[in-house]
Amino acid sequence: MKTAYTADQIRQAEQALMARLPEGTLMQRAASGLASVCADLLGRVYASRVVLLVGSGDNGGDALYAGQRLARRGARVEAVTAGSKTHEAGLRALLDAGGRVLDPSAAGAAIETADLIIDGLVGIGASGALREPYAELAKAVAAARGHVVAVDVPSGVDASTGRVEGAAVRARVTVTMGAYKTGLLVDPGAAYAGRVELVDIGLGAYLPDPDVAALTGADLDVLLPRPRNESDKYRRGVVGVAAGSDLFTGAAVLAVGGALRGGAGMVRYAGRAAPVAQVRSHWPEAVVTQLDAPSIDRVGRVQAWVLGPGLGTDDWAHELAAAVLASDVPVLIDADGLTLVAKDRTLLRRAAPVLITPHAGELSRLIGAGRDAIEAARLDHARRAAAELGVTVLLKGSTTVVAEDSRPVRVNTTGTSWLATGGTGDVLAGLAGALLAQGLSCYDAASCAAYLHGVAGRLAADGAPLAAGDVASALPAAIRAVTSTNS
Ligand SMILES: NC(=O)C1=CN([C@@H]2O[C@H](COP(=O)(O)OP(=O)(O)OC[C@H]3O[C@@H](n4cnc5c(N)ncnc54)[C@H](OP(=O)(O)O)[C@@H]3O)[C@@H](O)[C@H]2O)[C@@H](O)CC1
Ligand SMILES: Nc1ncnc2c1ncn2[C@@H]1O[C@H](COP(=O)(O)OP(=O)(O)O)[C@@H](O)[C@H]1O
Ligand SMILES: [K+]
Repeated sequence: MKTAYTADQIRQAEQALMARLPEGTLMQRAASGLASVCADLLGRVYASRVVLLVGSGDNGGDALYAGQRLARRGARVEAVTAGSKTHEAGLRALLDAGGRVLDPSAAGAAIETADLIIDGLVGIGASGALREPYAELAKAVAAARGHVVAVDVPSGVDASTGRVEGAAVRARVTVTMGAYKTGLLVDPGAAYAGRVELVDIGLGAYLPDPDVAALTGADLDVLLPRPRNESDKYRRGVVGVAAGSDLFTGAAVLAVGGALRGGAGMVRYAGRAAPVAQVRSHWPEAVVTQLDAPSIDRVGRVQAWVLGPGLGTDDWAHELAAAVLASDVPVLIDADGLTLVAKDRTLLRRAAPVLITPHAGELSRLIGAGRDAIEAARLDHARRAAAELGVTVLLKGSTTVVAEDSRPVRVNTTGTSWLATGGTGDVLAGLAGALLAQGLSCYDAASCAAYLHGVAGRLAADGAPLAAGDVASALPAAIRAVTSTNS
């Protein structure tokens, strides 16, 4: 599990650790790790041209001491000082090693042509949008031809939330100190961070419970259910899919596809005539019930339901949603199911668990917040929705996040923007439903599904456009990639 922390959490841990160490130790550890990542990127340090962007705080101090180390190895290091003050000892160290301070008027040209730019403008001490001249420097970095390395967090990205309010440095690599910051894992911040390298400065023992967590392949290997000798199709879990309509038949096909590839023992599909015909012809493996009334009485027992993709929002769909939600098993609600719930909250009054899988637009209808506001602050809104609605929330988008009351938000780091194409959400719903049917909690099913969906998206795309069906087809390879045994 990769864990991440807010700026306040990091600061408190740092203070506890600093109290036990000689002054300056942590900054030297940070600068040493930073310089070594920079040297690797440069390949040949001697005679390389390095520009340091130095703010008024300790983030600038890290950059100056790393600059000192590179200057000692023969790099030509120039510092652009942006603040009203500069870390004094760090600046002296740089100058003693042969570095120099650049006149601000020369900063733009130097940034553009340097082999490496180190962004030490602001770190966890920043508040609000970058002020001038910081913002201007961050914009100038966009024209840089060399490597851009951010110290701790890219300046302009809020370390605690990933929010970006104005100009921000777009880094190729972010070298972060002691522990991941939440803003490095959640968009829009994550998109500015590039590859994140963690430098161990000894903070581990002082860190509290994390603010957010991201599953790794090893976690999936532990969490994903596997069939055992005594397994049969019923014991492995049966998932019901209530999706599709005369207008949207494809959503039913894709959701069933995701469910079939998600490891359930059996998939039961229930719907109207047109999607039934499509599901039958695409998936002979599914057990299909054509509904002549909006009821699940004839469908047979399931361990979890997927409700909503392409279902429509008419009275018939509402009645079917009510019937599914009246069952005593976990229900995943997606797409049109969410529109129905937004109109009629009483549908959510049930004892068994509910997992909702909205994108920002769907969540905005559920909690009355603007779509843009949700995208800018995904964590806050997912947390709020989980608390207000009393459900587990998987908020889809460029960074998918999973929130449940009183638990660290799980953020997914495997996604790819190739997934931004119609129907991939239906596959995700089917997959997560299959994991619920196999006994995973909403929290684990949602976060494992997001992980596998992202990996499958990458495998299916492989640098070229994908169709949603390809994601379902790539799910077995994604599962194989994270599970070490096939038993
Ligand atoms: N603590 C430790 O043990 C270790 C810490 N380490 C490092 O220290 C970093 C934290 O250092 P920090 O606390 O000095 O804050 P930091 O991020 O450099 O900048 C804060 C200053 O910036 C300014 N400023 C604020 N907002 C602004 C804005 N919007 N636009 C423009 N300016 C703005 C404001 O100054 P002002 O100009 O307002 O006087 C404020 O004082 C951390 O990220 C890591 O890199 C590592 O060495 C490991 C050990
Ligand atoms: N920019 C992006 N980067 C990564 N994943 C994305 C991006 N945009 C969308 N996705 C993913 O693609 C899927 C789209 O789902 P959804 O919006 O429900 O579409 P549909 O309803 O057409 O299936 C979600 O899993 C979402 O997280
Ligand atoms: K920075």
